[in-house]
Formats: sequence, structure tokens, C-alpha cells
Amino acid sequence: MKILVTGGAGYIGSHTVRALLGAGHSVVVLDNLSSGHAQALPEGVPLVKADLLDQAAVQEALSVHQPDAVVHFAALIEVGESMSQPGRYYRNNVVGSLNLLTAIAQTRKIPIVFSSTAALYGDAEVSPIPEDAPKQPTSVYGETKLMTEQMIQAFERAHGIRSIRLRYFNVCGAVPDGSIGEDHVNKTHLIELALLTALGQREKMMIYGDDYPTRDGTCIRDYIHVLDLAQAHVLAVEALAQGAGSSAYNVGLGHGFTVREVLDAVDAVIEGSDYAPLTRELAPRRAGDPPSLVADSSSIQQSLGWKPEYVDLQGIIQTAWEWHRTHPHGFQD
Ligand SMILES: NC(=O)c1ccc[n+]([C@@H]2O[C@H](COP(=O)([O-])OP(=O)(O)OC[C@H]3O[C@@H](n4cnc5c(N)ncnc54)[C@H](O)[C@@H]3O)[C@@H](O)[C@H]2O)c1
Ligand SMILES: O=c1ccn([C@@H]2O[C@H](COP(=O)(O)OP(=O)(O)O[C@H]3O[C@H](CO)[C@@H](O)[C@H](O)[C@H]3O)[C@@H](O)[C@H]2O)c(=O)[nH]1
Repeated sequence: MKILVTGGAGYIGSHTVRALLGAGHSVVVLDNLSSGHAQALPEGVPLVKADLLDQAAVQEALSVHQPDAVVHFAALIEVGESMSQPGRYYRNNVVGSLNLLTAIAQTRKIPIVFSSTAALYGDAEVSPIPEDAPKQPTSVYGETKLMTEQMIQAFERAHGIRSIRLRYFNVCGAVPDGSIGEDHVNKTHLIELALLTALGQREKMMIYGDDYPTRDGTCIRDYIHVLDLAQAHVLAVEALAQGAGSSAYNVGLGHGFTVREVLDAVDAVIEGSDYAPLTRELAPRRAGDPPSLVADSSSIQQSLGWKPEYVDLQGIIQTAWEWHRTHPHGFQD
């Protein structure tokens, strides 16, 4: 199959592009490079440098490349920033997705795999969280993803566009050979920041709040390796190609770690090297952060046969460390 990957030059997108190629598919990437890196793409993968807000450019990409399916990653992704810049988030994530859906509806009505998020669930009352838990996002970012899921379903009802919406929990890690990895323009993710702090690029790690109702007072998240997530996309695209109906699946490991436990795991990974343990400082809560997000992923395991290979947090962090240690300035190195 030929797959159009929006946001394919980004962190998860570039790992998924490799996984799709590895599964024998061909790929075209559409990305405005606002936070992605052309260097993250394997040689020979066509890159359409375009913005989803440019409806005509999106339509043209679909007409020229005639893909069989779309995997839609392109979005702004920061929970905290979405609270202070809501307009940017609604415009980029909701209007951008609307443009893509409109273009699909006007051309080939191909199926779509969408990057959704655990942030849909907000302050979840059950843990691990099943897909039918109430959707009550605590951030604008989460709202933009919920709105996009709703638009996708409306476009299915009106135009027959099938979808698999993958609700990722916290994505981390890198290909074990350290050749590509996480290099977000604004660094906000816990593990990326901790490893850059270990490399001496930041003085200390801030812990955003220790008064949450969790075992040590810091937020709990479910950390999933980017390669396991990439494999979920391959399975989803292939299922849709074989005629699968639309669904939404959580993608996570099913157990969560507190912020302090993650920082301990980072210290354990760097222990014995020339790098000092992390200096930690308590800071106020970050707006929009729910206390705990842990996935019930049994549905994707049963329906698509997905099975995560990276189940040990230190092992996952080790792969990210390999990338950051060998590329301390990301794709600039
Ligand atoms: N990283 C996580 O932990 C996580 C968790 C849940 C969901 N997600 C979702 O996964 C997707 C990918 O996240 P990521 O961590 O790889 O982020 P990323 O910033 O590395 O990738 C996003 C890509 O989309 C591109 N992009 C953004 N807006 C665009 C637009 N208007 N037009 C064209 N291209 C545009 C960027 O240049 C970038 O290459 C996002 O949709 C995000 O919401 C990420
Ligand atoms: O320097 C830091 C950075 C983060 N945190 C905390 O660590 C946890 C994880 O934060 P982060 O790595 O920024 O991820 P999330 O805010 O949980 O969001 C990620 O995970 C979501 C799914 O759960 C995705 O939807 C988002 O796109 C993605 O950014 C949160 O409790 C943060 O408050 C700190 O304490 N200090």
C-alpha cells in the first residue's frame, strides 16, 4: 500500500515511517516542518512540505500521490502550552484535521489512522482506563483531539471514511541503534528533559506538583516505547485495508510510573557513566495535568494482535539515552 503520513517528520511519525517501510508499504510524508526534521526521514521517502491549514495543498498531495490510506500525526502536542495558547491549538489541530478530512472526502475516501491521546480521558475515575471511559479532557490539547475524533466519526457517517483512532499514552524511547529519536523544538516531555539534564544541558529537573492523589504525590503516566506504538500503526493500517470497521484503541503498557519513579529510572540508566544523578526541585502543578493516566490496552491486543515488546521502563529509557548521548543536540549533530 501507499500511505500518506502527515507529521511524518516528527518523533512518532518518523519511527512509524520506518515501521511502514519495514512492513513493505510505500510512504509519502506531508509535514510543515514546524517541529519535525527532514533528516529524520529515510532517504528516498518523498516529503511534501505543506501545512494542513493550506487546504489546497492537502488536496493536491492526495490527488498527486493517490495514497491508499492516511496516518495522521500532524498536530501541536503540548498540554501546558495548549492552556496558554488555545487559539493556536484549536486552529492547528482541529482546523488542520478538518482540512484533511475534507480533502479525503473530496478525493478517494480512503481510511485514516489518527493519533489520538490519553489526554481525552482527563481525570479518569477508573484505572487502567478502558476506551469507553468518560471523555473529559482537562486541557485544550485533549479537547482538540476529542473534537477531531468526533469529526472523523461524522465524516464516516456522511462519507464512509473508516478510521482507527489510536489513543496513545506517554510515548518515549528511540530506535535502539540511536539513529533517530525525540527532538522536539520545545522540550517539555519528562524523559527527554531528564536525559538532556543528565547530559548537563539543563541545571535541574523540576517536579510539577507532589500533592496529587497518587502513591508519592506526583503524576502517574503509562510510558510506551515508540517502536511498539509504530507497530500498532502498521497493524491498524493493514486492518483497515482488509476492511476492518472503525474503532478506537488505547495504546499503553497497562502500568504507570510516578514522575519520581521515572527520574529514579533515569538515574539508574546513567549510573556508572560519567554523568551525575539528576538534581530535582519541586515546582507548582502544571496547568492541565491529570493525576493519573494508565491504559487498558486489552482491546487492541485482542482485535489487532498487538503486543508490546518493550515492557521494562529502564530498558525503554536506555534506548532514548542511546539517542541523546550520541546526538546531544538532536538532529543538528
Ligand atoms: N509524544 C507523545 O507522548 C504523544 C502522546 C499521545 C499522542 N501524541 C500525538 O502523536 C502525534 C505525533 O506526536 P510527536 O510526539 O511525534 O510530535 P512531533 O511534534 O514530533 O510531530 C508532529 C509533526 O507534525 C508536524 N505538524 C504540526 N502541525 C502541522 C501542520 N499544521 N501541517 C503539517 N505538519 C504539521 C510537525 O512539523 C511535526 O513533524 C501528535 O498528533 C500528538 O498529539 C503524542
Ligand atoms: O520537567 C518536567 C516535565 C514533566 N513533568 C511531569 O511529568 C508528567 C509527564 O509529562 P509530559 O512528559 O510532558 O507528558 P504529558 O503531559 O503526560 O503529555 C504527553 O502524553 C500525552 C498522553 O498521555 C500526550 O497526549 C501528549 O501529547 C504528550 O505530550 C506530567 O505529570 C508532568 O507534569 C515534570 O514533573 N517535570
